[in-house]
Amino acid sequence: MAKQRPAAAVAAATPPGREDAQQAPSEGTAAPAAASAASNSQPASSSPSSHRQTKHRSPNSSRNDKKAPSSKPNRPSSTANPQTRATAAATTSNNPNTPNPKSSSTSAAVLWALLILAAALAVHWTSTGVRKASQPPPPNTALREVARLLLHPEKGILAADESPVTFGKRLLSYGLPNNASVRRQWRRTLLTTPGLQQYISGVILHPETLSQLAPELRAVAAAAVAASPAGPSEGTGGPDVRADSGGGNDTDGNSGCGGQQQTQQRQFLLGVKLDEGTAPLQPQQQQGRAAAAGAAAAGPRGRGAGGGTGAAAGGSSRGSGSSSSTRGPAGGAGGGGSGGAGAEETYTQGLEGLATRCRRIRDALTTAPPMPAAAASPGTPPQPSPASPLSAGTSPPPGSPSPSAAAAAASSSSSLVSFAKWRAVFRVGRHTPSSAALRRNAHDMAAFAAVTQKCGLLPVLEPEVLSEGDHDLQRAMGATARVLKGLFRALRRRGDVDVGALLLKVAFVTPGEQHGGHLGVTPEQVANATLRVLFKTVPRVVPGILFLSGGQGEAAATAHLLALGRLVRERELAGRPPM
Ligand SMILES: O=P(O)(O)OC[C@H]1O[C@](O)(COP(=O)(O)O)[C@@H](O)[C@@H]1O
Repeated sequence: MAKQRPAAAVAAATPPGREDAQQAPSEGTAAPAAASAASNSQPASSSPSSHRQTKHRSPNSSRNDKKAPSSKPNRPSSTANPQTRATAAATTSNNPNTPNPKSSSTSAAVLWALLILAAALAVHWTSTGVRKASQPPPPNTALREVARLLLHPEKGILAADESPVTFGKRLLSYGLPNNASVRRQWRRTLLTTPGLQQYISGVILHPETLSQLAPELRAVAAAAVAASPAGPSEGTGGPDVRADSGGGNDTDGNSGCGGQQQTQQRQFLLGVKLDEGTAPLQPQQQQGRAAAAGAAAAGPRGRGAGGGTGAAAGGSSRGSGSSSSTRGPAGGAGGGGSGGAGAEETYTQGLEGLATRCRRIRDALTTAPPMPAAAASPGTPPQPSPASPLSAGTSPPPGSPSPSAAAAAASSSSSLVSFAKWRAVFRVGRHTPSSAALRRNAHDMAAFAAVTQKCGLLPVLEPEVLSEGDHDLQRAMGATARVLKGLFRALRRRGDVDVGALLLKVAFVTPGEQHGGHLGVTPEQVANATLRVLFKTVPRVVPGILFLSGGQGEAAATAHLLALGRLVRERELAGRPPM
């Protein structure tokens, strides 16, 4: 089964030795726009960032800071008023014991300016969340539990969320038409594979699957739970997922009593891709550049899965658009380079209306049939399941329960959808990833994480650095590091995301395809480069990291995973930190 699908090569790895620390590691690589702004402006030392400012302050400015107050040691508070200060200077100018009025008024002006600057910065930091960053939100135990179940050490995650365009290419190679019915049958075959839950801890679904295969998905989830000798638990997404266990609050994913282990082995979680594909970051600029370069037809990239258009072939082997991945049917790389319109940078669509979509997805598939709007009041018996509420629309149908009522209904009927995925795409080029692309995608991924956590789904963040391009391994490492630093900085700045309740899904760090790709280096080199970057950039509180295949065949992806595992284990055995 897995052999049929390169996407099944996604696997989970939990970096060992990670302790719970909300702090990100060093801030070195990515261009810290706000940090450098702060260091330039040198706020008062009572600010929350005084340490960082001290580090960045120039010797001159530091001298000035000290000078201003000392030249006026007994300055009365009234000198804060410029009017009063001017008067005082004028009336004392004839007294030889008084300080030079010119220099005192200059010092006062400098002090006054610094005070205003400090106040302005304090307001700015509060509003941009820098202050909040020092107060991470409380741990979201329910979602951390979902993460732990997904990170089963002997299982992987099946990515069955390819967009219809990507899917079409696979179907084409088998001479099958690309329509909803065929896609449904294909995915039905995957999802009803006997014993799937022994090897797969979760499946990422395309939204269309939720409505196409609702009965099958319910059956799979029910079978997974019912098959557990420990008996059924209350759904897969809630905090009571291990209610039948006596395992306490261990969080290592490997321990616990027998019954609990059995339950975990049988658990099977469902997630849904919630982004809507990519679009050019700066359409005008990008198109202009492409046209100037004589780029011919635009590839199929750039239109969202929601839009579902643009089926033209060609382009890169691994597109940036949800509708544009052109990975070969057997998992091999497709053709094409990375020039022309294909080299444009993108952002990911789908933030608009996300909260509503998130609730709909969450409530679309529950252990109990969802209550129609009219039955949302307490005491009304559950009604037969209505047609799936999933659609590309962004507002709830008229008469839908309020978000809080829906949340209450969802928690009582236990949503079978536990997590949601968002993919952002980054290109490595001479000038990319640009800081605009880094900032925009990091900001949007962080916003996605906040919305999904609030909605009760575990966010899976997939910042994919594409392998197309002519970059070497070193540049791939640098680009990945910048992407991840930017992402975690954006998450910290929001202040409302529990970074311990999300999963990261990244590509292996390899040279670009035009530089030999992963074939030009050994699996050990790939593992070493990947691990180095991850341990430098990912906060220890992140519970685990998944790896996408990024167009690599199953053999290569598996070799890289094995090499990663070996490397981590070797270092552990040697008593060294993983990196
Ligand atoms: O068709 P899309 O939306 O571009 O996505 C293609 C695939 O890329 C992924 O995001 C990563 O997949 P791989 O692990 O196969 O690289 C999948 O989840 C998705 O099916």
